[in-house]
Amino acid sequence: MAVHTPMHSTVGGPLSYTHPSPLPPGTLVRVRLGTRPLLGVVWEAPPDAEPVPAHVQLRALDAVLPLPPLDATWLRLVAFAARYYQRSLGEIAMAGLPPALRSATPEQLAKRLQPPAPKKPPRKSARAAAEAAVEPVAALPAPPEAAVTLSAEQRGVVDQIAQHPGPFLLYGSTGSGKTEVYLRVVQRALEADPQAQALVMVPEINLTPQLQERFATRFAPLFGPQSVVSMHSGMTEVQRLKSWLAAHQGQARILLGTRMAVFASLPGLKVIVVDEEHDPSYKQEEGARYSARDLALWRGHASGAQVLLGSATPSLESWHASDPAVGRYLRLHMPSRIGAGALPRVRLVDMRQQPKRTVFAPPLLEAITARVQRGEQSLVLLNRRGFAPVLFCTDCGWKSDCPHCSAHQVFHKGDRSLRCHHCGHTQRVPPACPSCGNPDILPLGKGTEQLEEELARLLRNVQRPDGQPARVGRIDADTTRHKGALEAQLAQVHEGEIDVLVGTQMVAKGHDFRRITLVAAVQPDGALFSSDFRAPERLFCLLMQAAGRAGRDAGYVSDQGSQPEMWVQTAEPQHSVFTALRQHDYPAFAARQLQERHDAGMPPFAFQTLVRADAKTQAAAQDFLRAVSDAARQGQLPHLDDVFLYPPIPMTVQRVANVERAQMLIEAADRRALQRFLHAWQPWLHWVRSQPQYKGVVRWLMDVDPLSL
Ligand SMILES: Nc1ncnc2c1ncn2[C@@H]1O[C@H](COP(=O)(O)OP(=O)(O)OP(=O)(O)O)[C@@H](O)[C@H]1O
Ligand SMILES: [Zn+2]
Repeated sequence: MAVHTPMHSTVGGPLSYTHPSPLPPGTLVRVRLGTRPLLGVVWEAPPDAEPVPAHVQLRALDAVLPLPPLDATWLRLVAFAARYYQRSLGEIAMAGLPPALRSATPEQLAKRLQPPAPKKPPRKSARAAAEAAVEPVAALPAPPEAAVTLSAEQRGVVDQIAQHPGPFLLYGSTGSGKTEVYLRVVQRALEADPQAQALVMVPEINLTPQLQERFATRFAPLFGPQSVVSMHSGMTEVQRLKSWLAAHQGQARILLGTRMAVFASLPGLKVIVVDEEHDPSYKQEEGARYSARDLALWRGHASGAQVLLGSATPSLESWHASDPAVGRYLRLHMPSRIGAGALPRVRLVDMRQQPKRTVFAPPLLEAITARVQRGEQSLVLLNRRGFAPVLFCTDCGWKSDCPHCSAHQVFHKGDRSLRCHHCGHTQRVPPACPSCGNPDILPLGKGTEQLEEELARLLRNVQRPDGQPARVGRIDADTTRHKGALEAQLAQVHEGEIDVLVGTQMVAKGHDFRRITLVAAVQPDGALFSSDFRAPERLFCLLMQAAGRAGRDAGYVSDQGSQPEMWVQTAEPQHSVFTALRQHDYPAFAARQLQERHDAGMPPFAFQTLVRADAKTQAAAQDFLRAVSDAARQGQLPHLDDVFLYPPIPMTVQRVANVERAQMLIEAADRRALQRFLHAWQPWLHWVRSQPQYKGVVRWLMDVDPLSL
């Protein structure tokens, strides 16, 4: 018989192989393409597949992996994602499987496999069944769920989720206890069915070791120490394979992971949680550019699993979909903080009233000082790492431009380097201006490294209640490069060893800090002038999330006699982003943004796709885009009248690593029309690219539902 397997990303459709006995779709196999041994997945033959002509000699499969086949929903998910994001089946299938599986032989796999979970456990309660399978239960503390009494809002939400199929958007304030809701919803699903599995997605798992721990502490006593596994890019290939196998075979009941986990094999999937659903990290920005949140919704629908999205600052897409007048998701609301804690009071500092080059306005510095003296912690947010974004020469105006990109090299003082954050090009700081020899080259602008240094200087005479000098720390991509560094630094903050933490967006979201009572955004204005229509949404969300790190422990705040505060230094204090922030009024902000988008015909009221072209010259990249645009018109593609093709333009950062980049936006009011158009257009892009003037000169990619323009 013929086996159709789409294992190779550049080959269009499935390939055919023979095997002595029929194999069900989803079976994992090893095959050979030319001389290359590869992993393959048995696929259903497409309905329009031509029978293999008699004279064609098919090759035999090399081996069948000793694993249960991937289930039908997984195969459909992969097929849907490939179609929707305009990628090949093989590429998505391989992206959805753990890399270690690609090279694993049946023998190696057999060694890894643990005995599968009992298929039909005796009719005991689910908990008893799960406990029976695990020995050390007695040694573990009693299930801690009894220790937490749900707030009235949490209870209300949990009850609604029990009575409705979903999908849900849980709109809950920062510190309203959304995690506890996730835990209850997951627990109920797993107790109701001993085969049930839950997928819990977080934007960046290494940013939330706390969440992992909470799930493990709660569920290990109930479902066994192996019941919670995780999946994210910080794991080794072997660890990922282990998690994948545990989920695939049903031993793992809860999979906690980043966007890649949306493709995990979970035959018993009954509930999907997408925490911080607004977070841009759910969008894969390389290769197959999928949105894990959107795929989670599709997967939930396809597999009959309940989907719960959660956020204090939902994406405008989800907010709109949960508008009762639209009604695609059920919106659930938890407005109050746990323990009746207050959201921080927002204080705007008008920087136009401050001397030029002020980094910390005096009242902000006083507020931070007072908190250090009372033993409270402060968080200073600046979304730019390094010491200064650029060095410049006071004489000739030379700037530290990257030789390979249309961007400045950032000055890092720690190792006295200039580093391009786009291509990674790194060099030593020159002793004098490379252009005119002037030894006076100065940093321009501020990064987190400089803020840390400056704060340490400003607070050098300030003491904590224990008489120790104030301690300033920093967390950003530079301080957390090494494995375990982030966890160690967060632990320092939680243990109170740091009084003032300087950080990027990395520390602004998700963390349950207990003793931070002040958060300050020192230079947020840059985002107000971006050309990307999503920039205000992103800024508002970042600031709301950052504000949400202050005053999370109502008991601590009142014991201290303190008041949580969020400070914002801005030259645009009247901007609607800040006025809405001041009221903590997400709905008002969202309503205004949605109205604007509606009037301008932008997402979520329209659907977009970007086509990007990379070439040696900007002209070649744009030429290619014009040619494919013309091809769409000449080819009279379906729905040509329903889609709008914008002219090609250079990308904001036009050149990266000596490659010129151009993009072209395609927009349509109707998602299906856009999809049909793209599908018909795809072969034309390949065809134009194969023409002599573009072959080897231009690379292109398509980004469906792009998140940044
Ligand atoms: N019912 C409860 N009783 C007591 N404490 C609770 C309860 N529910 C949650 N908490 C605690 O409240 C704090 C905030 O909860 P959680 O971290 O889940 O907030 P969140 O809604 O996810 O906030 P954010 O959006 O800021 O991440 C946590 O320390 C949590 O342990
Ligand atoms: Zn560069």
